[in-house]
Amino acid sequence: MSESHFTVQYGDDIAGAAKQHARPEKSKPFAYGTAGFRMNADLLDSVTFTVGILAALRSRKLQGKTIGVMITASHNPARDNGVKIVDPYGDMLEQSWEKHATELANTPTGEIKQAYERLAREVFKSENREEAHVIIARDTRPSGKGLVKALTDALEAMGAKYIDYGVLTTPILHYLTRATNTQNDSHPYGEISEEGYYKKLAAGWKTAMQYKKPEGSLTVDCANGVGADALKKFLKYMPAEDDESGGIKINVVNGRTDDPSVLNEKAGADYVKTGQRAPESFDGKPFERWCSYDGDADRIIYYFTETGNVFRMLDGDRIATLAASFIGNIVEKAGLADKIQIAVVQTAYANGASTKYIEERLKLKVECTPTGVKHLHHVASRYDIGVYFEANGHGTVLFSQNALRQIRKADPQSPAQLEALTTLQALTEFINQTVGDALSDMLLVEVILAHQSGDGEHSIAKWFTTYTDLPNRLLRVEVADKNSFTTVPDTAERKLQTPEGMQGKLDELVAKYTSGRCFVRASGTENAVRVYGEAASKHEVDNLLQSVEVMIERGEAANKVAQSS
Ligand SMILES: CC(=O)N[C@H]1[C@@H](OP(=O)(O)O)O[C@H](CO)[C@@H](O)[C@@H]1O
Ligand SMILES: [Mg+2]
Repeated sequence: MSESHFTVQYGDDIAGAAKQHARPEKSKPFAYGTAGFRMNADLLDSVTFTVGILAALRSRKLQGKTIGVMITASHNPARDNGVKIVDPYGDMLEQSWEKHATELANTPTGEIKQAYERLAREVFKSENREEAHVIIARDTRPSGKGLVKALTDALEAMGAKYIDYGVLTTPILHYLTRATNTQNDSHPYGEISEEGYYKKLAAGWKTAMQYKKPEGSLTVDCANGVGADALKKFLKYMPAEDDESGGIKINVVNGRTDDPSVLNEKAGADYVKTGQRAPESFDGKPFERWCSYDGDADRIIYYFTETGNVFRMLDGDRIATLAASFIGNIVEKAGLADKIQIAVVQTAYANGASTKYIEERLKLKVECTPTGVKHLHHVASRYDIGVYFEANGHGTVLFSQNALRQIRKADPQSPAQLEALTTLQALTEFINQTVGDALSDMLLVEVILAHQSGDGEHSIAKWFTTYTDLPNRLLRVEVADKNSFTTVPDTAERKLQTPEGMQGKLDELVAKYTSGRCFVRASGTENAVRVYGEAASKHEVDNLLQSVEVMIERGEAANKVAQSS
């Protein structure tokens, strides 16, 4: 740590303000995890206060750029909440700062001022008098309002300027953060308002859907969360339902944002994906398109039923393959295939059949990263076009400066080339460049399906048949200490380092199954380990996962005996 002794500006009132948001004495250590801090809302007051301190510090460190703070616990039950920091261009807080967030959150209340000053000296290196700017939003949880108070008390004590945008989806807050910080650039991201976001998405949609009309209707399950408000407002900017050019009928279900207790209850993207079933209120007819958002509208899962009530789900892997195949196609049609390199980024949870399809059929590069969108986003941004999705439906498509330049300067030589370029340009407009976004991803899927429809087959059924998923299962196993499960670096969490010897046993079990694949890792958001497995048949997956669960439980039992003797 730096020993410099310059005066730390601001923060004189922190000690007093912190007392209003005291850290509970016996709380377990807090950690800034995969998606910020997330836990039972009753424990979050002091943590959110410290996030306010850090957000102001980060803004000053970045010459007064605007930092976003989102208060949400996404797909968790209504009693939970969470808080995360958004960096100036709308991406997640830079990883090297996560430890600062953790350290401040765990500082006893009486020592906050000293901890802040120590940290300020470490990160500033010299005196800093920048103005700090922070913008805030929250989802529909009842605890959100009180947590915003904790946050703004810290911002006021830090002398930071802030705007509280109230209840918004997570992706809209990311949009606003980027729009604010690019307003003076040659290509500003968009108008700095919630309406600006809707207008940008609707304009891109209209361009991409010239002369196209989607087949049938789409029903959106909004998990009784903030996505419902956003979708209803957004629809006012869309063409009329019966418009031959881009008109679409969208039904909103589970849109009760007035009763926050039903948030994510038997509905939403996580309920559908983890249970591989429709939301409880589902009443779709065969081949009708449905999709589910999660509680803060940054994830999306599609589904439909076939005749005979067979449930078919199209998750993040499917959205990634659909997007990569469509975009690959129009890049080629636009005559840009040799100038724009496309890659798909997945995690180890991606179904093996999707990876094989991308590599062998689409002939595109696939990268595998550790769990958590921040890792995928980072890798995707290295490519001209980076398509990234977690299997749970969280992801987007990133366009690099080079890709945007190539698209802008291309000179179409035929009507087909012009159409491809126009569609591509429109995609760059409405696909959220900051983070996964259910609303924007929904438009992407709908544009693609509309472009691919018209041969008499249901476009969603055709999408489902592009490849067959390997039967798979995800298990959650409670263990005494999830931290005893570590993975080998640079294996994207696919190989265990500890407990010692466990990976060898796992390999032996997997080898017994056709197309078997299985890995174990500690969850970053819950106190448990996750086991993911695939094999040629459902029966084999069940057997494989059961034997892995037994292996973990035996390991736990042996550990217990060793510790008590
Ligand atoms: C298997 C799985 O779905 N894991 C989820 C879950 O992370 P874990 O670290 O596995 O708890 O929550 C993350 C944050 O929402 C999400 O990014 C991730 O995909
Ligand atoms: Mg979410």
